[in-house]
Amino acid sequence: MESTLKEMRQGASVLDMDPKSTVGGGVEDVYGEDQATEDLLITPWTLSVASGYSLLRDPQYNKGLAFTEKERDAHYLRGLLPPIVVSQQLQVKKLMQSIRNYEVPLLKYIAMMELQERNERLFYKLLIDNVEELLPIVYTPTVGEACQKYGSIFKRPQGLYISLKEKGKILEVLKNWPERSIQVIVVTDGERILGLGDLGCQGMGIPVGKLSLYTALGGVRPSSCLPVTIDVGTNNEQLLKDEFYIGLRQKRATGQEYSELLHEFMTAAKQNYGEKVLIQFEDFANHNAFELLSKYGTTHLVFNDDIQGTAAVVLAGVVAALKLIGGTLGEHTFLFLGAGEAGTGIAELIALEMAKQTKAPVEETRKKIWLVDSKGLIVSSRKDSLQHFKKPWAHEHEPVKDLLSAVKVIKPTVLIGSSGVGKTFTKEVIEAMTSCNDKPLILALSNPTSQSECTAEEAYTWSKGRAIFASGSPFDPVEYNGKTFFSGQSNNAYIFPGFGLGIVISGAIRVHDEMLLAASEALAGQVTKEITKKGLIYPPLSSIRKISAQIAASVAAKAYEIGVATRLPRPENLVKYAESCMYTPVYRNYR
Ligand SMILES: NC(=O)C1=CN([C@@H]2O[C@H](COP(=O)(O)OP(=O)(O)OC[C@H]3O[C@@H](n4cnc5c(N)ncnc54)[C@H](OP(=O)(O)O)[C@@H]3O)[C@@H](O)[C@H]2O)C=CC1
Ligand SMILES: CC(=O)C(=O)O
Ligand SMILES: [Mg+2]
Repeated sequence: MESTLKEMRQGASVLDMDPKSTVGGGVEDVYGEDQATEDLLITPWTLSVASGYSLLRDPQYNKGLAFTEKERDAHYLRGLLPPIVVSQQLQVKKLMQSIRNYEVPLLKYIAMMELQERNERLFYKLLIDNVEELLPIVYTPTVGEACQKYGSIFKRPQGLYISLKEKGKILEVLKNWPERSIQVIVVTDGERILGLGDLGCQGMGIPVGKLSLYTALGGVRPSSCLPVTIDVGTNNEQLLKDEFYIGLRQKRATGQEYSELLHEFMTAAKQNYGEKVLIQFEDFANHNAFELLSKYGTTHLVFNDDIQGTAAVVLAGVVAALKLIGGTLGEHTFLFLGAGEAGTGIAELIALEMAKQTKAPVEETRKKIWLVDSKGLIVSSRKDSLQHFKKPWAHEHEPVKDLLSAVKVIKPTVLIGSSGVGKTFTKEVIEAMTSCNDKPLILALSNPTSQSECTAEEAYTWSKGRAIFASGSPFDPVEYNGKTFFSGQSNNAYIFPGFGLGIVISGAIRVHDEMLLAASEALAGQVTKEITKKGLIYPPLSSIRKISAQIAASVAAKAYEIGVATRLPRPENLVKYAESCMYTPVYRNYR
């Protein structure tokens, strides 16, 4: 007690940290032993935080008007707040009202970012309680516009910027970050931000947004998450000329200079946070993404969301869609527009799952999958000029120059857009899909909405209501012929939060394809008959935390099974364990 008072006189408050309490404390107890132990001052349940004015300015601990009378007395807050005390629920109601008053999505985004910087728990409470409404704001499509305008809307840095200027000093830079027990890093170099191209340093909006989802959707606590942007310059002329651009004003470094900086980062991250830190690569251009994944896949715990996360979510959607379109996975024929990270990543996981189901070699199952890139159908006669990740898809066929011709000759049952180019599923393409299928499965994955291969309305109208449709960015329900069509969101946001949680709770040290298949299967398993009856192939995002716990449990179970899990003993009920580990944004009590 004496030392409590001493700390308080020194300007510290004491936060209730009863490890038996499930309200908001659970995740700290499970995840943050190191941090928590270092911060413990008196008893195992207390943690020192700022008090008075500083407490109100500390987003991790600030509760605004929700500080109780007792807390206001104990923590030198009297007079610093208006007299009223309100509940967190009322704060949520008020903020949702004010966010809804903004018509422009970017203003809603800015309001959410300001909230995150002011009162972190309230930000997550808002996001979790209103996930379907707010996901399009903090994530695609609005995050894309936010990145494009990041230089102008930028107020406070929300992650770590590592530029060529920091070469040789990256370990020191990591130590400047206020949190020490980091469990998930999302890193980008900004070269392929959604389908918007090279946004350089302004790509920071993506790691920040993805990590907000790690917490809101997957329950990984915010202080364990680190957004990183590696700035090696940009080839975006417009940004280079923009006086408000926040990144290095130079062309992108490539070759040795690029790989040395990346290598220094990868080494420093492992040295500083240990081998169990999950490093998620996000929105790198494909000429670096595949190489980074294979280079660090055997030495670090790495995951490429665009290649692997997307693959798992699309496979799950396709498997769920079989209830609507019929047949087994192996009986279907797939055609992709776009043969980059997303396209070839998805294609490979589908081929692996087909091979698993049919016991055929993967070289055989790949033959059911065709890809079109900017030069036409990928066929063996083009093999020499093909990038390595396209080569497995170069089947024997005469050249086909465009998507429409490819649909006509291949007659796919499933059409997947992963080109980053909007409006490429034309009326003719959708009609061709409809003429060879009773229920064509059409996935327009490209983000943000402006880059979607087609809209939901186009898919339903042009297919005369027969398409089963999902897209990377959300679309409103569509009225067609007196019927309402609901389309789902085929986005890796369904996978990476639960996948990451599964890694963290099992202490997995490597990512294996089997873990991706387990995640995908767990997601598909959440798609009930009630859901598919509505024409949907994904479960509602409103139940995403429950879904994430299921995915986490399956990923963890697989990690234990294949021997890459290090957290022992293995919890018996992994779903319950995953749920108990999830961060909840309910305010904690200060005494
Ligand atoms: N829904 C989701 O969860 C996800 C969506 N995405 C989205 O997918 C899109 C692509 O991402 P990613 O795969 O990483 O990008 P890549 O740059 O790796 O791949 C793009 C591919 O599209 C091809 N392409 C480009 N323009 C055309 C065109 N006009 N006609 C035919 N093919 C074309 C490219 O051809 P070439 O090789 O010849 O240049 C390349 O093969 C982005 O919009 C991204 O936002 C990505 C990840 C997840
Ligand atoms: C969703 C995502 O990761 C992308 O569009 O890049
Ligand atoms: Mg991405």
